[in-house]
Amino acid sequence: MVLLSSSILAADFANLLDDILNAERAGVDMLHIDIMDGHFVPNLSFGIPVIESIVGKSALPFDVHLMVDNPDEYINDLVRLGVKNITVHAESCIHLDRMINRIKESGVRASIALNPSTPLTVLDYVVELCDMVLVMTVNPGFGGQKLIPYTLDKVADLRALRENKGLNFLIQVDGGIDTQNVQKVIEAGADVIVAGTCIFKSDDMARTVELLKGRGAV
Ligand SMILES: O=C(CO)[C@H](O)[C@H](O)COP(=O)(O)O
Ligand SMILES: [Fe+2]
Repeated sequence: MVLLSSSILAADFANLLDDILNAERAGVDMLHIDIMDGHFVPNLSFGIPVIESIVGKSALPFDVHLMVDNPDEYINDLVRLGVKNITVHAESCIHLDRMINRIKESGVRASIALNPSTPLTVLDYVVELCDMVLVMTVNPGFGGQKLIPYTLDKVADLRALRENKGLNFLIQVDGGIDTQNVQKVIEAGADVIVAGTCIFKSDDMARTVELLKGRGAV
């Protein structure tokens, strides 16, 4: 079964809780929470206080995607807030092994994200530790971008790598996914689809979620 994680980056921040509850009612499986620091990526989103304000108000698991230079500064707060998953970028972690172990020892699922140009070889020695690997299908930093086609080859290669190694981490795919291309993304090997703009800017969120979960419209 493919899971759908809705990126609140595209929500209406003036009505954030309403948008989240609408997504929950529409049937999304997770809330994807993009933290950006204006350094690792050229954009700022929101930080811990905003997450704190929605904790306990939605039953959805919180799936945090850290696009920051110093992810270690966020881990304690995210653990305290009870998030389900923390994703760190391989490109931002000098001590990636230590970071993944630290998250897992805190009782939170740990994932590694890769920018479009980052090869899968960075995972060679640590993929066994991962609960999930996030393949970015856009350059991180902004919602509403177009999916970069070659990144789907990476998703397929990651799927093959998982099979060859006999592992069971999830494959999450993030960026530019909509009802037109979701089928291709799933065929490439995604287990968890992230969608922001397509869900929160939709005129009919329930229908869009239904289409995404039913693998899209032709
Ligand atoms: O990590 C991200 C951007 O860096 C977002 O999760 C991603 O872009 C999802 O938004 P959209 O569906 O609008 O592309
Ligand atoms: Fe994201």
